[in-house]
Amino acid sequence: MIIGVPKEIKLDEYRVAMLPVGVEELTRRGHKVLIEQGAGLGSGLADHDYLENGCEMVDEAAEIFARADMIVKVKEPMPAEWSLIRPGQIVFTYFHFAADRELTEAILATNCTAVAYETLADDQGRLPLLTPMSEVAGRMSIQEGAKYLERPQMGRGILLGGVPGVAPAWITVLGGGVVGANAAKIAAGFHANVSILDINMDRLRYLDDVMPPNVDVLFSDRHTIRKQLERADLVVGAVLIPGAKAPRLVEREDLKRMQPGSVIIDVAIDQGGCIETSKPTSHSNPTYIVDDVLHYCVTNMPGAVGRTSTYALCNVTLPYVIQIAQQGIDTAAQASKPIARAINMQAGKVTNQAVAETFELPCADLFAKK
Ligand SMILES: NC(=O)C1=CN([C@@H]2O[C@H](COP(=O)(O)OP(=O)(O)OC[C@H]3O[C@@H](n4cnc5c(N)ncnc54)[C@H](O)[C@@H]3O)[C@@H](O)[C@H]2O)C=CC1
Ligand SMILES: CC(=O)C(=O)O
Ligand SMILES: [Mg+2]
Repeated sequence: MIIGVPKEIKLDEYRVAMLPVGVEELTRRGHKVLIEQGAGLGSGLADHDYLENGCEMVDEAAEIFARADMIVKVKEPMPAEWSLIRPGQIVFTYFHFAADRELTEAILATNCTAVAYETLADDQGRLPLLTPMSEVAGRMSIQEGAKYLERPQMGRGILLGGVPGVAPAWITVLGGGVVGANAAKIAAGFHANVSILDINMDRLRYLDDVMPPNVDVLFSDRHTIRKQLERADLVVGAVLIPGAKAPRLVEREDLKRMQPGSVIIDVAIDQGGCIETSKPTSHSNPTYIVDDVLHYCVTNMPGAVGRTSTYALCNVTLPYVIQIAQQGIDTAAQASKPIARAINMQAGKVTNQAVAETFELPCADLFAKK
């Protein structure tokens, strides 16, 4: 198979979808890997690192899309890439379709096979290709929150950990999955007062066992969330229903309960966000203020720490890239339920139930006779 890795073109995206070891492993198995010149530079990976491992370096993304059987990317295809995708081509990347109707319609129209990292689920419901980036974003949410609580950044002027004689910050984490647990752990390390909320009782019991004493584990309902907002200096949005639009947990009117200068970091923005007033932002222009509350809604948080994130992402994607390259997508999907669950679209049809429901589109059976 020919596997193509274009340079990421989303604003401030410094990750790349393959490490030199990926080139080595794929070429060793007889595949050809095309890497766009400069694709790894944002993550500190030089062209020669890839060339030494047997890739073909290509000048233009258009050539990669024209030649590759499978495109391996990090972020959803940008409009400039949509017309380059070919019918039947496998595109393996984050898509987050539920957040973006225009993207959904554009990718459907390409007739490609869209294999989404974020819905590749194992039999326990875990999301192995989302997890490492959620670990990054969860940890980052607290360092970003700490920064934007500083007064020169328009925050309340609060130090997360306080000092002897002055209380630490209150932090509310909505959703206790991977993002939420990582946020809570780092926030607790700063000595902040942390509450983490979820609706999954088994998850709450687990968090109660593993979290330090300065983390309260609470059931997530509207009443408790609104109470939390009254004292929270920092709110982290970290909920997910896989494939679907994020549930909205905070309405615009609820912002009035928050103190001026408090900060919301809505990590769930890539699935549409869990705060009514959230809208996607970029690392270059990450924040805006609504009703005196600072919002940070960057859709590719891990992109800013490309060196860490590229390694964390590629470590987990490579085995699936190899399996799809070895078997082809149809056989790989028959052999691997996680891969089948990752296929969101094929031949112009949506094959993921949550994406179909979001846009009221029919959901096709992946294994229906073609
Ligand atoms: N902005 C960015 O750069 C990044 C965003 N993300 C996003 O962060 C979000 C969270 O991801 P993960 O933590 O990996 O998901 P996860 O599946 O590990 O955790 C989500 C949690 O939300 C909980 N939940 C669902 N509905 C809820 C409700 N009404 N109230 C409280 N909790 C609720 C679930 O029970 C689950 O424990 C996803 O949308 C993911 O794509 C992840 C990485 C980077
Ligand atoms: C998960 C995601 O959206 C990201 O890593 O950018
Ligand atoms: Mg988008």
